[in-house]
Amino acid sequence: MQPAVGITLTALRKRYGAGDTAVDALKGVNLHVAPGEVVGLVGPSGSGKSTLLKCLGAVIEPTGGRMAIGGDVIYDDGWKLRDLRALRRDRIGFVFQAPHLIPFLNVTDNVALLPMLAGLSDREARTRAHELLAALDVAHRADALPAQLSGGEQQRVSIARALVNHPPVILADEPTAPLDSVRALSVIRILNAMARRYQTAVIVVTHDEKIIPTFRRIYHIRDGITHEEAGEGRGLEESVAPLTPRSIS
Ligand SMILES: Nc1ncnc2c1ncn2[C@@H]1O[C@H](COP(=O)(O)OP(=O)(O)OP(=O)(O)O)[C@@H](O)[C@H]1O
Repeated sequence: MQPAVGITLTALRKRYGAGDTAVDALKGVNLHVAPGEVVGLVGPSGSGKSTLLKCLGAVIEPTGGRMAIGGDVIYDDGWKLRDLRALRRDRIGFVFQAPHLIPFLNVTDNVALLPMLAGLSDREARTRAHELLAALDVAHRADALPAQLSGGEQQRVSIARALVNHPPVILADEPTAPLDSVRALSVIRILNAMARRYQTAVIVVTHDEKIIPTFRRIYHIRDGITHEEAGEGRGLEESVAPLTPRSIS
């Protein structure tokens, strides 16, 4: 059977260590995020959020179960792909709490670097970067160095970088924690608008009370088990207003 597009986790397990000291951090997680959807993943400290993100990002290997992204099974009781670096580079976008931009590259090159590494020509990579910077309303800062940008601008550049290889999946780990309410909500609106535009499935791990009411669906994780809940989906009404439609390849 062809796996659904987006992100699908089925009975995903992760055990750290072995024997008496083993920790079952994920005990059979089931989760689905559709293309174009942004879901929240919330849970107390030690509940398994980072472990889940690390498994999905192919940073650590699960112990069992199944993971599919973008219509391909990537893990089924073992990795199904040999090149996990290419998987991370081309199929998964990461957004972190800190933007982690490269300080000596200007904004355009920070975004264009990944498609260049994936084999696009410099020109194609920069064109792609400029399209995204324009969509995220930071094109006027294209030649600036990261240190010359505000925190909100840096975070928008990091979202452009996460989207630039058109991954089917974005994993965002506390992307709004250092931002005030207005900027935090703006980041979430942008993630929703971009998810819809590029049909990306987005998981946002967060403790941030400012943004939790914005999710339409939330996965609560506790002791390595997820429970799905309807969210309020508030505050996203004007999510596409600042963006002009634009087609990309
Ligand atoms: N490398 C490791 N070796 C052994 N146990 C680990 C390891 N990493 C995490 N754990 C354990 O797995 C469980 C889940 O940890 P995880 O870091 O995924 O939780 P979390 O929800 O991200 O927590 P926080 O919000 O505090 O970052 C915890 O009991 C933790 O102690």
